[in-house]
Amino acid sequence: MDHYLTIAAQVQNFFKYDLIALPPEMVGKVLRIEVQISTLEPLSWLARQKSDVKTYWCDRQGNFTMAGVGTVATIDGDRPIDYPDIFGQLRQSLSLLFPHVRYYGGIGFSQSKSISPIWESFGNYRFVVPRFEILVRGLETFFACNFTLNSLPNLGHEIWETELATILDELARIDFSQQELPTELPLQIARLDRPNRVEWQRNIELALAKFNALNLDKIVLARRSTLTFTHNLQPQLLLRSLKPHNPHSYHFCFQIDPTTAFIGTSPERLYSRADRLLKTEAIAGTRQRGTSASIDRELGDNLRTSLKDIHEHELVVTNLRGVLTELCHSVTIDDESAILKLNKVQHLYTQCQGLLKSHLTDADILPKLHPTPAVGGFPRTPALKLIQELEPFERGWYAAPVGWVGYDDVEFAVAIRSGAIDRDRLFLFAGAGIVRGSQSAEEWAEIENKIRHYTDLFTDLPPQQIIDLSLA
Ligand SMILES: C=C(O[C@H]1C=CC=C(C(=O)O)[C@@H]1O)C(=O)O
Ligand SMILES: [Mg+2]
Repeated sequence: MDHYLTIAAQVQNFFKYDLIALPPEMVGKVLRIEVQISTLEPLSWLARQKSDVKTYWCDRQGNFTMAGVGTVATIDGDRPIDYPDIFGQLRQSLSLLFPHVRYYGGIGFSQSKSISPIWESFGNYRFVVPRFEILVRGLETFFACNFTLNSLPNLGHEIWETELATILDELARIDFSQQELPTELPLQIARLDRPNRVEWQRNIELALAKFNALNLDKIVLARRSTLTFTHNLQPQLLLRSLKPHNPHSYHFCFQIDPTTAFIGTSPERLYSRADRLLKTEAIAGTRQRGTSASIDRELGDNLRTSLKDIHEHELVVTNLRGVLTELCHSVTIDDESAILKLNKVQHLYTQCQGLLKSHLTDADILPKLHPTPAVGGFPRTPALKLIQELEPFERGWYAAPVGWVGYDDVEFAVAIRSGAIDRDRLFLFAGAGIVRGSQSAEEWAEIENKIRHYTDLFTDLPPQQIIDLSLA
């Protein structure tokens, strides 16, 4: 039987037999039908769909993947971020009866209103429950259909019959074909860095000169590289090309209209919470990967013993220890940092966890953790103020919390190693922790390495033929 028939039959059965048993408090909640199906590659499936809004999330272990089409519930806004309000709104449509329903999305890096057109369309926060989802849990693949009802069947038959017809109609438009998709990406024709190398050096000197007066220990400064291509980029296909090269990374893609998306391959968890168990971590301090096993080990040893990187990392750990002690009991933090090996870079890595105090919620956790000194600085307030002064672009969702919110569990990544797609342009972001002793040339090389897994994909034209607009 093909996918459409299998799923349509289950949806009809649900409406016929199960709906009637739902308690009245389920009105307005997101309801869900899940059907196990044969294996599908979620990113390719998502790329084939006609929908304007597409959502993709894959956890770091690759144990859970969600590819979503359309929306049945959206929480978004331009107003300054009010965490209790946002989490309150999210919780309203989630229920214990359908624990697999999740909102996917993110909250902008800073509280200020967006002024650049691309970030304006994302808003200050935006979470959606997709209409249809492909889910991969371990080795099993599922198709899910989400919907809401304004009344239950015993209260008004016509309404749910109309809803059933709408779902079946939308389902018929889902493309389950295995038709091949292009593997070639558009050609890159230009690149513009803001700040450019000269401006970067000046920014770092300016920042370091203010450390004493502002009592700063660390500031994370970033760069936006605008890459221009011959054709529009297809977000899911770009992510599909990146994914096999990026172990131990979250993969995400939030496409909000046919030509605008935010994608990323972040190694960093902001936090996850399952019931009371809260997990977070410090990732800061960087070396490139070596070209051979012995060079790689040497670089790792160098990172492990570098006083500059240890300091850069410890500022994050100390901050997390303080926050966790405030929010949790039974706090445990790795005694020693480990080395996290990614594709092009390696980092110092410390895992932290605790049991959330019973009166606290995500609205208390998120603003305490975000932005950690791995993407903001330390102390937070003067670091953020100086970032705003020095960075010649808007961070938008770069380095922001992105992830999902379920009924009683949550996971947010830090949206680094990320980029915004606007038609034929890709805005890539990368930052580096600046502490006393930072050398601007080394930090420039570090941010270049942090986006290398993207830039290496676009190697069709020799670098000298890609127009560098940065010095113009
Ligand atoms: C801010 C970024 O990386 C952070 C995470 C890991 C290592 C970092 C560093 O060594 O500077 C940064 O703190 C980024 O990739 O844009
Ligand atoms: Mg660094």
